[in-house]
Amino acid sequence: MSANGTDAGCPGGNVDVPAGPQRRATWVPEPAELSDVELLLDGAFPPLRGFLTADEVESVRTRQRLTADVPWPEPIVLTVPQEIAAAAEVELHDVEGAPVAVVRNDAAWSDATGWHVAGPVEAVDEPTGVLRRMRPPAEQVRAQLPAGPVLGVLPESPLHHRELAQIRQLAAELDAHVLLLPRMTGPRPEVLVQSVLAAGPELPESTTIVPVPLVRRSDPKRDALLAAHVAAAYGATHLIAETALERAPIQVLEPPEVVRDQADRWRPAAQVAPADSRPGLSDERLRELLDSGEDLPTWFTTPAIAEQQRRLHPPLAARGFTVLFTGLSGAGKSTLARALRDELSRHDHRAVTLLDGDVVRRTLCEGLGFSAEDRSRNVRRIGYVAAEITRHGGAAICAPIAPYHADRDAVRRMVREAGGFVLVHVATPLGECERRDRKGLYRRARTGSLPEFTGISAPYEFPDDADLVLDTSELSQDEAVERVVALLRERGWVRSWISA
Ligand SMILES: Nc1ncnc2c1ncn2[C@@H]1O[C@H](COP(=O)(O)OS(=O)(=O)O)[C@@H](OP(=O)(O)O)[C@H]1O
Ligand SMILES: Nc1ncnc2c1ncn2[C@@H]1O[C@H](COP(=O)(O)OP(=O)(O)O)[C@@H](O)[C@H]1O
Repeated sequence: MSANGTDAGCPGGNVDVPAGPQRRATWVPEPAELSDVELLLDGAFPPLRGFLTADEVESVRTRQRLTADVPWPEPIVLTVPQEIAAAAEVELHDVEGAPVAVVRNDAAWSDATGWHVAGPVEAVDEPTGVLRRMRPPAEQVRAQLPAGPVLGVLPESPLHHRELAQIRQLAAELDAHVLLLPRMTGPRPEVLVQSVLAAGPELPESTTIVPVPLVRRSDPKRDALLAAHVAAAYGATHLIAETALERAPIQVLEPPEVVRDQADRWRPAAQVAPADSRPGLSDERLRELLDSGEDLPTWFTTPAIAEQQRRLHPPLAARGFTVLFTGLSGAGKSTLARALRDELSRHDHRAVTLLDGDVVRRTLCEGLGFSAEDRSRNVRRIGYVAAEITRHGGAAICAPIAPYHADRDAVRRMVREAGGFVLVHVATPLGECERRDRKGLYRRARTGSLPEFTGISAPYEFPDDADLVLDTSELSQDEAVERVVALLRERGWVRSWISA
């Protein structure tokens, strides 16, 4: 079963009622929660064996300790709907519907963020997941490490010459084995792991690499502390981290300062006279080089690592983008969307897809009406398709009314994971839209024969986060399209533009 739900009737919503042992619900957690499930199953969160109870969470939040007085930095919780929280056991499935684990739901609880199941987690099958074969349980990794100091590193982005020199220097100082635990976060975790593997020739011979699905926590200190606990679980005795940490379970070391010398080698800062050091690459310059597709300097990284870095961050010209026009009926969204499609089709190399309201409502969103829920579904489905088009390097131009901020925001989030996103508010005043009334809809809305009409009897939430605002009562069609194109050029999405 891939859908979320219970298979033993409706629980009635009261988790205080003891649930029968036969009661098992199924649930597909958020990807970040599934990552925590994997870490629990792998023994990477000791002493935790499952999701925390309300008391444990309170204790962690107030004292950074579990109730048994063991230090623990971050609540590990699973949020579910109330009816799922009422089940005695919850079978957790991945997004493809494959069962991953079962939570024995001993003590469900709720707070302002929703309902949570609490109890030990057990695997139901052979573990699956990205790069699973590279990820033995923590205990096994620990057992195979050599005796002596172990320097843990949990990179979230590719390691280049500078970071590699820092690792080598600290490992040499400590005479330590290196334990690299790349954090499998971001849209392409497998590529990050490959970038770390590509650094192999630059790493000390005594290095172990085990990817961990540890997603980033919002608080940087707690995130770093949790990383230290995970590193300790896999056998690290020391950890390199930018953040200074108190109460870490292992010794935390700041990355040592290394500089690039005149011969383009990265060396300890103390060994290079200031006049002999050369500047490195700022994060901003690195992004510019990646966006433009230019080569990364060989003093910055190796060709093999650069190749993986470029896969993580392809040039803008090779990535897709979405333009979402929003505005009242008659504002000019379809007219501008069509004109933009024609411009892009003539001048840009990407395949262009127009997701216009009318066509979408006859196909992808057939059967949906104009209630708030249906509009929300309509806009989010458009967003899903636009994100897929974007992911595959195309240009998607969408022109729904999209009256709700939350839905536009959801589209933005989906698309941003895949490429560029531009929100264009076609802000033609209601009076002008009504004067145009090409389809006679405003007249019908005013007389009441067309209910729930945007701007008249249904809301339009004006965006305060638009990248561009165009009033077509003041701008000609050509001027309006030119402004969109100018913005796409400014952002680097569209490069060559031969004027017509
Ligand atoms: N009640 C009501 N409210 C608004 N619009 C209505 C309604 N009923 C039909 N229409 C016609 O449907 C078009 C809007 O559909 P969208 O998919 O763009 O709307 S939404 O984003 O889901 O709100 C819209 O097209 P445009 O004029 O191109 O915007 C209308 O022609
Ligand atoms: N500067 C302009 N830009 C876009 N449309 C304009 C402009 N001036 C007048 N119009 C007219 O306004 C109407 C807008 O309709 P449409 O593009 O279907 O709007 P929407 O898709 O927002 O409902 C069209 O008839 C179009 O010719």
